Amino acid sequence: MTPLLDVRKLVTEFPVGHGRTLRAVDEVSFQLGRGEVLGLVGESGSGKSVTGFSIMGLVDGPGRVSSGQIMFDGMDLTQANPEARRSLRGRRIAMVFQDPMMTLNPVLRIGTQLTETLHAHLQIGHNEAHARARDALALVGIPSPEERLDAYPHQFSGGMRQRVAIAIALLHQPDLIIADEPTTALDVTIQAQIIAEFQRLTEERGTSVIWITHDLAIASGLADRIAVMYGGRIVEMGQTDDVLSAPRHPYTRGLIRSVPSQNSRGTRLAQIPGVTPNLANMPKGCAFRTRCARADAACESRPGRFGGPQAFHRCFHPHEETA
Ligand SMILES: Nc1ncnc2c1ncn2[C@@H]1O[C@H](COP(=O)(O)OP(=O)(O)OP(=O)(O)O)[C@@H](O)[C@H]1O
Repeated sequence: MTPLLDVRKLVTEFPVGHGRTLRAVDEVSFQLGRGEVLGLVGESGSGKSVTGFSIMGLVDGPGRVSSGQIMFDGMDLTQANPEARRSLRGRRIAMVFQDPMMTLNPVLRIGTQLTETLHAHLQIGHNEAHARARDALALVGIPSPEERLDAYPHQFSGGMRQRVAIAIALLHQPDLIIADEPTTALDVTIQAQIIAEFQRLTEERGTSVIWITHDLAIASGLADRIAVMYGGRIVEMGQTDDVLSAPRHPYTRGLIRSVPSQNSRGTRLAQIPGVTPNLANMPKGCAFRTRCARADAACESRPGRFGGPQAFHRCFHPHEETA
């Protein structure tokens, strides 16, 4: 079966002056099946959000997708006109941001925002839109949804605002939701509740999800597969259990070792030495080689993809043993 999403050698660049560009996304390829949840993980600045924005068609100019294909249900989004892309956004592909105020308008009542989103793609009457908006709030666990339709975003807590943003993303039952660190700003108990609700709702509807996070623990709890980004590239991808139990790329291994676990209590957590490279000035070859204990002269060439489209790593000296 063809995947819902097939990203092929996607490159997204931003000009940085003097005719030079920064490659935030550097030949990223991956596939996502229907109903599949992909965890896109990596440190800050590794290109996760820009990958999401590229798929949404929301890269800020003068940044642009400069090459590659984004096949969504058989259609190449990089070739689609702005009108076609707008019509897909919200209806078939939705995004939830870290800050719910990226979705919500501070001066409009919540009910108005929900019904406007409904009217954008559906020809329905006022009463039906109102009923659907109320049901959407109830679905994401907002108490007294009928009354809350009249409230403004500032009258909600951060967690409740994020629930509303999720309700808006779910309104048109999209095929794909890109969730960009939607719970990072919330405290952990609220975080866990919202993740569980989001999981339940997307599972019920068979929605495909790309969950972007720097937190490997969150990704491992909800993703079927994990893609690890470093320096704008996916350096490893595979089934969540496989990646966690037997990471092949030294960077993935470093990430796993830096996550606190029950076994690591009382011991000092491992850190990945060095700093993330500047994307505007990347080392030649493997981007991780300047921080990698296994690097040698071979790593001055760019590693290809070892493995198939579903599970692969990009390393000349991968780990063979379990973590
Ligand atoms: N609008 C922009 N203009 C210029 N550079 C940008 C823009 N947006 C992102 N970048 C650059 O692209 C790179 C990747 O950023 P991105 O936000 O995708 O990283 P990330 O992995 O999502 O990290 P974070 O979790 O911090 O958002 C960064 O170096 C960033 O500075």
